[in-house]
Amino acid sequence: MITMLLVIDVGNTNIVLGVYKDTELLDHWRISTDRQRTTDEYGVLIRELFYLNDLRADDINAIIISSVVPPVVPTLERMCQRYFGLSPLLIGPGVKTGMDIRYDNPREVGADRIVNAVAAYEKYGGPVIIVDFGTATTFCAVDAKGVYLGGSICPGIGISTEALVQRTAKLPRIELKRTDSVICRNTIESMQAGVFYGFVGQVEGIVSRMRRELDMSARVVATGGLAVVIAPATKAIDVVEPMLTLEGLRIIYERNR
Ligand SMILES: Nc1ncnc2c1ncn2[C@@H]1O[C@H](COP(=O)(O)OP(=O)(O)OP(=O)(O)O)[C@@H](O)[C@H]1O
Ligand SMILES: CC(C)(CO)[C@@H](O)C(=O)NCCC(=O)O
Ligand SMILES: [K+]
Repeated sequence: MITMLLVIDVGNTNIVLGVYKDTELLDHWRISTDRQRTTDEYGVLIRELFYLNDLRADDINAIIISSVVPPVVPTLERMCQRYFGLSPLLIGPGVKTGMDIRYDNPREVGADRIVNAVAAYEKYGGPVIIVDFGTATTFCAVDAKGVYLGGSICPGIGISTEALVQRTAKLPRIELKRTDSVICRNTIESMQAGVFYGFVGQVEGIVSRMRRELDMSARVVATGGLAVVIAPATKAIDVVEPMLTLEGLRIIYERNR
């Protein structure tokens, strides 16, 4: 039987949804994470996205969810029951990820980080470093045997820039953009240079330290909304995989079916 799998990745800023027909990603969508949104509001929204893409709720025969925003989970679980007639598999204790987690308390690691690590190790093997540019920028290290060793968590590009704008009187909102120089002659370009090259430097700094602790030959895989903006500016990132979290969800579903 063909599996039609709905994968849902709940981040602090966005919920990314995808539909897999076996291993093929048919479509994917990004909606904002809103704790106030009700079961029915999520249901209607998802139904509408399906409709616009010629998909039907009845076509779906399994759902898997990864969330780093606990209050949204019960709402989405009810949505799955009511609009798909399915109980979703939720990434958490009891789910087989196939990955040994060396965190002091494995339950503490964000589900998105584990899902990313599973996908990156499956596709590239280890040692591998995963960088996710989301609400937070996370770095995770997986060794040659596929053990999740841990990593670093930094304030994300979006929220850092927001703080800079909010806590100053004269600094405007800017578009994240690469500048030609870091010696800039107006406010907007000065901020763009600082934000862009500051975060490029952060990636280079943390990746180089992580390589020294892990393995100098580790491959670096980047994902998250802003990966495609940062990656072209640095040799520290080997490959961008925009759908890494969705792929990881599909792989983990396979391991638990
Ligand atoms: N072009 C841009 N310039 C500045 N900030 C941006 C830009 N695009 C996105 N952001 C901000 O960067 C942050 C991360 O956005 P992104 O779309 O990467 O989130 P995400 O990968 O869905 O994160 P999460 O999984 O944590 O929800 C958000 O706070 C967003 O507002
Ligand atoms: C770091 C974030 C916010 C990134 O989405 C998420 O993975 C999370 O809430 N993690 C929990 C803390 C940890 O991973 O150690
Ligand atoms: K994400």
